[in-house]
Amino acid sequence: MSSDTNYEPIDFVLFGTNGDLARRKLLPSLYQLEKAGLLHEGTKIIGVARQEHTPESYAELVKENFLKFAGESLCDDTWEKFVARLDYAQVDMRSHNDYAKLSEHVNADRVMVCYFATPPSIFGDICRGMNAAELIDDSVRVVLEKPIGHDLASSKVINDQVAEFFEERQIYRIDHYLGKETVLNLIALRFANSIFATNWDHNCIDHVQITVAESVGIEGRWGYFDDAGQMRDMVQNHLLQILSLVAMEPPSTLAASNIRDEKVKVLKSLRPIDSSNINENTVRGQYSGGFVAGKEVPGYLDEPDANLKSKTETFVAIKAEIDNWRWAGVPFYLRTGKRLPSKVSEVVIYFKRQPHNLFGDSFTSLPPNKVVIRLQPDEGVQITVMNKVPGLTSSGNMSLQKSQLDLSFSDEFADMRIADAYEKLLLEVMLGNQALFVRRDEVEHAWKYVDSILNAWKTCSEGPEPYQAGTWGPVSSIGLLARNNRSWYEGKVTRKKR
Ligand SMILES: NC(=O)C1=CN([C@@H]2O[C@H](COP(=O)(O)OP(=O)(O)OC[C@H]3O[C@@H](n4cnc5c(N)ncnc54)[C@H](OP(=O)(O)O)[C@@H]3O)[C@@H](O)[C@H]2O)C=CC1
Ligand SMILES: O=C1O[C@H](COP(=O)(O)O)[C@@H](O)[C@H](O)[C@H]1O
Repeated sequence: MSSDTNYEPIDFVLFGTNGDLARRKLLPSLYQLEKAGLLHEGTKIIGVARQEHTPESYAELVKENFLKFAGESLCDDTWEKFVARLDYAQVDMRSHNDYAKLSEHVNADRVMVCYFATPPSIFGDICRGMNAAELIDDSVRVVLEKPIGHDLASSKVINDQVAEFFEERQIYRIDHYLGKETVLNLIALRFANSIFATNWDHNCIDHVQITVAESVGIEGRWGYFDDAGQMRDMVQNHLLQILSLVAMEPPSTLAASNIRDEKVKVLKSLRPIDSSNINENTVRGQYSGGFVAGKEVPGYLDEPDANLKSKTETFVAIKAEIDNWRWAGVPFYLRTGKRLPSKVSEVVIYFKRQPHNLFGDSFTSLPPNKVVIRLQPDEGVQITVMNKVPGLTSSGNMSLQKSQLDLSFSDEFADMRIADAYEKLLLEVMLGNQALFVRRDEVEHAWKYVDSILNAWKTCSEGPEPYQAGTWGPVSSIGLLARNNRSWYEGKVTRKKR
């Protein structure tokens, strides 16, 4: 057994097992953990939902969904082991008396991991139901999905409901970006390499760009998305988590409390954006019809079930400032949107220009070094450096050229499968390691920052600016950088064949 299965056997209870998230992501990820030999042999998986199922019909449903969503065929040996772990409990999650039925499927002597893959509005009911059935003790861990709440106040209500029954050390708040290999690699890059560790501050860095662009629209989730918008769906969680990892001070160890302490300090240092500075620091947009990857797509207001008057933003750009010693004067530009030209997530670090140009005519001023950390797809790291063009010209008249030092994960780790974020995070919950999960104070400071922007937007007479699907958002997002003589990185990774 590998050390990664060196944990107690677990009763993994999946509330909302018939929902979109469970079917598309969670059950296929558990299967992949099985395939990798990372599920403890004694671990059981108990799906919970309102539908009636026998263990056999539930297993059939899991299989059907796997084949539909996982993009690969089932391996017979793996499936045989996996199916033997599956069990099902029919529970109406709102009815507290119903939870006694769950007791029959779990073993009080084992660690229970309860994944709440349901809308947050029923987290409180699940806790109360479990309590009524005396299913709660010190060893239970609960996994909560994002977004926790709609704003700071509602997130407090949800967190309080859960905190009535569980200690913070038992609560695992998921932000699936924290399970992505390349997001984790930010920690390795920063703290395992002295060339970065010693240059990572306002003395050397001019600004940072974080882009999480999606080519998809709202994927039939109008009800959820129109209520949330891109700010709550993506900025409050994924983008602010990436920003925290890029900006945090070195934690003294990789222990959960040390990493989380450092991340929360960054979130607390974000300079508030409110009605006094909203226009110069934010841009919001909403897509109209257009073409993405050559295919015609409808505008946001033409999506099925759309409310034609919706002012919900599908694009956000923010100039964020971190008021601390390390980052004084270094803006972090954040940008995320639906129906942009391609799916790409990247962090780009722009270093300061050289103070003086020795190379005269080649460049009036030398271009800055850039580190592009490509989170997805084409995961890797690319560094732009200046090089001399070979040739017999006089040394006083050398020509320079920009070149790329290029580390592609797919080349470097060609034989390794990159695991889905949920696989990583599910394993971490089973191991009982909270480092890759979001602590309550992080959620609350992120909401505080985001609420202030959302409230300021409410006072603006204009709504989101339209942008055509398949473009990089409203023109004003270019202006957000251009007024400081900067522009968004729109480089393309062109890899040399090896
Ligand atoms: N889908 C996704 O890609 C993502 C989802 N999330 C979050 O994950 C969670 C689950 O999402 P998703 O799977 O899309 O949600 P769904 O709307 O598909 O709901 C999941 C399950 O919750 C149960 N449920 C819903 N409403 C009620 C209710 N009023 N009473 C009792 N049970 C109810 C249903 O169980 P039953 O089958 O018994 O009806 C349903 O199958 C949400 O918090 C969402 O925000 C986060 C990131 C991505
Ligand atoms: O949490 C969410 O993330 C997805 C994007 O995730 P990715 O792993 O595909 O980059 C987003 O589409 C969705 O709206 C949001 O809820």
